[in-house]
Amino acid sequence: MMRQYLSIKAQHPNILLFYRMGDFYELFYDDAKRAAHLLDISLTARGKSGGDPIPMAGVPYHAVEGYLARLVKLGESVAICEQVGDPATSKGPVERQVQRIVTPGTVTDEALLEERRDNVLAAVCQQQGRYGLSTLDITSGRFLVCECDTNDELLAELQRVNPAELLYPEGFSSLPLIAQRKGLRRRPEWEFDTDTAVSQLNEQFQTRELSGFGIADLTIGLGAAGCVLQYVKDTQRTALPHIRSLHTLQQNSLVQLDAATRRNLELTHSMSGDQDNTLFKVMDTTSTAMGSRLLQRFIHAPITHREELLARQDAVQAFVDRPTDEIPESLKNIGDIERIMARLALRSARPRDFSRLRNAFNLLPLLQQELESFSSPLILRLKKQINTYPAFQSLLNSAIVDNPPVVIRDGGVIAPGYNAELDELRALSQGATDYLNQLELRERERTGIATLKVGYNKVHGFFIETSRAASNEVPTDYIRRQTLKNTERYITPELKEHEDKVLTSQGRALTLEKQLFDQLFDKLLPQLSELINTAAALAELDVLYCFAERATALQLHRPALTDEDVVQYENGRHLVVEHVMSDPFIANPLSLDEKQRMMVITGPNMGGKSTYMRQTALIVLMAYIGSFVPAEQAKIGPIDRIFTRIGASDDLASGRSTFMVEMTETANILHNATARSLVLMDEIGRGTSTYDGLSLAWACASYIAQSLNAYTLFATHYFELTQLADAHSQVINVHLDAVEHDDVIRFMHKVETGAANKSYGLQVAQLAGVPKPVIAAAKDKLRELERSQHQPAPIADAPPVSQSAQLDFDLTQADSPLYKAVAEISPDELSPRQALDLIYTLKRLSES
Ligand SMILES: Nc1ncnc2c1ncn2[C@@H]1O[C@H](COP(=O)(O)OP(=O)(O)OP(=O)(O)O)[C@@H](O)[C@H]1O
Repeated sequence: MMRQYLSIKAQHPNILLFYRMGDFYELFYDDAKRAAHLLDISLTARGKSGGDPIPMAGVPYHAVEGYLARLVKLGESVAICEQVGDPATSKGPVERQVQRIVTPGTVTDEALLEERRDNVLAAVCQQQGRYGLSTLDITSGRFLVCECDTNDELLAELQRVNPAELLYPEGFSSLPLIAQRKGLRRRPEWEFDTDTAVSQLNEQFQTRELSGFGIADLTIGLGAAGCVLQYVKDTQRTALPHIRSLHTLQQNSLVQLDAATRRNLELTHSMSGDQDNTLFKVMDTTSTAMGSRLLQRFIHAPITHREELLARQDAVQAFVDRPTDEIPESLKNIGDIERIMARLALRSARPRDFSRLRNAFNLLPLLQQELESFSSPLILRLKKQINTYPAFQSLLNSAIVDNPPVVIRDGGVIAPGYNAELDELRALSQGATDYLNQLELRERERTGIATLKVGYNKVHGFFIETSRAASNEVPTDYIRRQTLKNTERYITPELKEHEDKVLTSQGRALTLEKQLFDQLFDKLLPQLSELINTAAALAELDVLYCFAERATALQLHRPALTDEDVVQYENGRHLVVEHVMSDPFIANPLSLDEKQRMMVITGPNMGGKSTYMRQTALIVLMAYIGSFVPAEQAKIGPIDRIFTRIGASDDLASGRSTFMVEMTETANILHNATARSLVLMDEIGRGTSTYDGLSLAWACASYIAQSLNAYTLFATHYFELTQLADAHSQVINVHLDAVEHDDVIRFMHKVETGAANKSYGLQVAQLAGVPKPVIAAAKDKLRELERSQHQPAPIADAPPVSQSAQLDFDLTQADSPLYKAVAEISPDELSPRQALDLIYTLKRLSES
């Protein structure tokens, strides 16, 4: 047996092998150790090899799906090896074969997939500093390819797609770019060969050339696409008819978002990695999981195509004007047919997939009726694409029982009345008493034996029974089967034939049922393309209806998309902040146009600067996905990219400090922003010393204002930057205010014109619970600094630093007695008495 195991394992060296033994899947050697660690199952041993026990771990076969789901989530792949031979007839170990390979990027089993998340397989390769990237969602057949010119572009794409599994060639020299991703798989170089890829792809799409897809020039990308296709074929081991085409995302048809921006704006994932408190979460009231997945793709791919955006807006408006419960209700009942289509294509659909499909087919005519009354061209186009399928509807209604079991294995799936032969076999296997009653009557008549009975027992099967006395009168075709005390039992050729039929009918019924089930695939598959289009249209309808529902519920307004150079709105809100707050959100306006390109935003910590900036980016993004926006009278001109430099986080994994991350993101903006980009810069320069930071912030802001002319929101604590407005006419100052009363600070969250005059850093620190002695000491220090009129050396081109500028503690002051005393405080270790003493000491020091 171990020999068999090892030879199968040799064909799947890099993935876990689940080897079926009775009611368990067993793993051996390193696989066993790995699985024991990952799944927290016990590691045992079986037999010995070279004197050492062979490590073994196992999972029960009936619970395998749960374990697979956990492994796939961890990025592991598993080959499932089943017993295919008959244990009764095999000599030696039963024949076994790997029957499926489950990998994170190619799973289609419902149990292993997250319902509301795309599951994407990707491959990346590289040539002369450029990258080819291809992605496939096997559960929808969406197959895309693109090429990236820079590392940042590649990172942005990977961040957008977030593949569950990423294939890369053996010699890939930019490993650090992808090293943090889960589900990495190294593949041989030749799998990325462009020529092989082209012929493979042509074979898959049954085309002679790829030019029709508009991708023929993407030679590096095609290499990646070829690898993806090869991998899916290897793992699925079946035809892939739902993968019908390969497209490229025209990068210039999208508003570009780099990886940092996607993260910073918390579009579909928050900084903590989950989906709570994200734009997606607040916006998602879709009725189907496929709609929810499409919404996420929409959010990550804002489009620039004006007509398409206007069409979406018209559709949303139509639903806003005439809301109806029927559309979301129908969609909810139709459910996630996109993934059913993929399982249909892979012939892995389960009985319940068919019953859900039947349900969907039954609901489509109703939905058509609902949509008929709308005049929006997009809704009508979707209506047409959704279509109805009367033939399939009646096929599945007659073929599948109302509540089919999960699997076809034990039958009970095909409905009575669908197939006469199946009905007969089932009747037979269930005893078919009618036939036996008739036979009994017939035989009584034929033999004249009134006491003749037809019976059945498990040991001897069917029999005709007469009394011993009547046994002389039985016809010659009666063959004696059993003699009892007072009775004789016989069998006749006819009854024997019936018996054979009954005994085999159960097995035959099951075989026939499986055949009929298989034929359903054959009947549906020729129209797979249309069915996939139907699913896509339903998902889009779902998203548009969700936009309309959200527009009403969250008071969103239709933005005007214009050719003018503007980003303007009144009463703008940040949906997510508003969503989590219990206090009312203060709406704010914004106006950037060809004359006013940059806002320098000052104001206290916690004043709302970041919120204001992010809300602007989100409003623009929402407008570019066709949604209504949380602002009134929004007017938004052409935007090519959104950049953000927000928040500071160490990227420890890639060995970059906070400041390094900050500067890398800044460099990216300075290189790539154009006059049509929206740039958000939050507190740049904060990660280094005051003078370096201020100089950098000043220089960056000047460069953006002067050379790039991008729409820019620049939040800062360096009040010096407010003087930029004097030097550049397109820069204006705005600020957020706070009022202080008896040392208590209240934030107004209202954007006002002009610069702020105070930072309120100490008050915010107090609010945050910094111990009182420290705050008191800080206040003293502030007064001292202000008194000493401390002036840093002037920065070239920059205005002098004002007294109220945010400053580092000067190191020359670090040895002052007051500073030392504060530095030595361990607040948690102080008793109340010691704390009071300390305050007196600090007070004394401050006066000395
Ligand atoms: N317009 C608003 N209306 C109501 N509350 C708001 C508004 N803007 C911000 N807030 C509240 O203030 C909090 C802080 O906002 P934000 O992070 O934008 O401040 P900030 O000025 O960027 O602060 P810091 O300078 O410390 O980064 C938010 O979490 C939110 O609770």
